[in-house]
Amino acid sequence: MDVASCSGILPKTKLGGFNLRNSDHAFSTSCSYTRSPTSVSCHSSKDSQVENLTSQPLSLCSSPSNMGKDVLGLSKQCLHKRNTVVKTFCSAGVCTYDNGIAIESHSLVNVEEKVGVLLLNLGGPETLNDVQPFLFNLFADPDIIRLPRLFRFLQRPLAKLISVLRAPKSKEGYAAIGGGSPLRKITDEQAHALKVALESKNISTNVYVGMRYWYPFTEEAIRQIKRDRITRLVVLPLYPQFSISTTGSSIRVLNSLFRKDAYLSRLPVAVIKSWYQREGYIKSMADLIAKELETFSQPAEVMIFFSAHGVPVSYVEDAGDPYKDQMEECIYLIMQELKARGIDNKHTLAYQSRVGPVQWLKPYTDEVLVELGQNGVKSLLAVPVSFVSEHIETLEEIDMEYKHLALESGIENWGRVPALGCTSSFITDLADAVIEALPSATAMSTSLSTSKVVDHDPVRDFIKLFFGSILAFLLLFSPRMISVFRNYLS
Ligand SMILES: C=CC1=C(C)c2cc3[nH]c(cc4nc(cc5[nH]c(cc1n2)c(C)c5CCC(=O)O)C(CCC(=O)O)=C4C)c(C)c3C=C
Ligand SMILES: [Fe+2]
Repeated sequence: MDVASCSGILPKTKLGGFNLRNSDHAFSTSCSYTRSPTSVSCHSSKDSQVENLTSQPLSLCSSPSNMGKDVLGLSKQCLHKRNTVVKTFCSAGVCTYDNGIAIESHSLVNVEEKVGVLLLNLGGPETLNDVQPFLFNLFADPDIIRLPRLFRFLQRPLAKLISVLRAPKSKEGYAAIGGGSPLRKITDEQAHALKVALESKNISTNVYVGMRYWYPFTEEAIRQIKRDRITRLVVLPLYPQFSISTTGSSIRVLNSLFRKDAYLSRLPVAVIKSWYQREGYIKSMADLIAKELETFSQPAEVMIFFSAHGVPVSYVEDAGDPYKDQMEECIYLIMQELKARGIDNKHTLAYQSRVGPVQWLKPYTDEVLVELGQNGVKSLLAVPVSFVSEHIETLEEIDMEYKHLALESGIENWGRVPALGCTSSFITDLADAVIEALPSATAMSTSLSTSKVVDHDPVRDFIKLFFGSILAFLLLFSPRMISVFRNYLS
C-alpha cells in the first residue's frame, strides 16, 4: 500500500514531492513516500481506485478520500504519530504537521512542482476519410481483438481486413451524426473545464488529452508531457468503469512508453483506474435523470433504461474484466441516490454496440427494447452509462436506431439523458478525484538498465513471417472465416 508521509520543518515546503514556497509562512515541511505494508494506511477509499503505473498486472491500490477540507477547499488527510514526529499524508499542497500543534499552509505561491493531468479517451474519426484508419487502429489493438499468442502475428492483417469490411457501415453512422465523431472537441472542452476547476481549488495544472485510436494520440500527449517537464502526473481515464478493452488498453500503452524512457520511468504517476462509485459522479447522473424524467407527462410511469457499451463475455468470464460488476454496482448506486430523492421508478440494464461473431454481455439493448414494448411499457428513458461524452453510440445508435426500434415495438414516449459532458458538478468531482490521487503518485520502479531487452533473430523472424502468411491466407479464406467476417459488417 502506498503511503505518503510528512515530517520535519525546513525553510522550504516540500509536500510529498510538492515543492511549495509559501511567502506567508516561514515554516514548511518535508514529505516522503514509502511503499510499505506496515505503514499506516491514510487513504483507503471506496470513491476511486487509484494505482501507480508500477504494478502490472493491474492491482487495486487505495486512493485518498473522505478527506477533511480546509478553508481553501483543499484537503488534508490522516495523522499518524511515530515517536514525537507526526506523520501526515499531504494532499495537493496542504499539509498538517506537528511539533505539538497542527499547522496548515493557507496560501500556495510559486508551486515548484509541475503537475500534469492526462485524460485518456478512445478517440474518434474526425472526417469520413478517417473512419477506416481509425477502425484499423482499434482492431489492431490486442485488447480489442484478443488472439491466442500463437496467432498474434495475424493481428494487423486481420485489423486491415476487418476495418476495410466494416468501414462502409461505420461511415454511414458517422455521416448521420454530421460526418465525424464529436469526441475530440468534447474531450478538449472537458480538459479545459477540469483545468479551471483545479485552478479554483488552487491547483495549477497542465491538462493533456491522450486518445487511444485517433488524434491526439496518447503517444503525442506523453511527448508533450516530457517537453513540459511535468514533475507529477495523474492519469484519469474518461471511462467511469474499468474495462480491459478501454482503460486497460490505454494503461498498457502508457506502461510500455514509460518503461522505455528514463525521464518517464522516474516520473511520479497515479492512475485513477475507475471512479464510477464517486459520490459526485453518482449525484450528477441522478440530477440528469431526475431532470429528464420531468419532461414526461407521468414521470413515475417511466422505465429507466440504462444502456451500457458491451464487451465480449470472454473478457468477464475468462480474462476477469471487472466491467460488468462495476456497471451493475454503478446502476445500483444511481438508483439508490434516486430513491433517496423519492424517485422509485422501474429500471433495467442492457448492453449495446456488439461487434463481430462472439457472444457479448447480455441482455442486448435491441432485444430488451422489443420485449419491453411487447410487454406494454409505454414510456422509456434511455440512460447511456459507460461514457461521459456524446459519441456515435449515443447520437446514432441510441437516438436513431434504438429510438426507431422502441417506437416500432409499442413504446410511445421516448426520452434520452444527455451525456455528462462539462456538467459543473461532474467536473468539480473529477477535480477532487485528481487532488485525492496526487499524493499517491509514485515513479515506475523498472529502470532502463533492468528492463528486458528483446533480441531480434532475423532468421526466426523470416520463418515466422513466411509460415504465418501461409497460415493467415488459409485461415482468412476458409468458409468458416468468411462467415465470421460477415458478422463485422452488421
Ligand atoms: C466503455 C466504453 C467502451 C467499451 C467497453 C468498448 C469496447 C469495445 N468497442 C469495440 C468496437 C468499436 N467501438 C467503437 C466506437 C466506440 N467505442 C466506444 C466505447 C467503448 N468501447 C466509444 C465511445 C466509441 C465511439 C467513438 C466515436 O467515434 O464517437 C467502434 C467504431 C464505431 C463503429 O463502427 O461501431 C467499434 C468498431 C469493441 C470490439 C470493444 C470490446 C472488445
Ligand atoms: Fe467501442
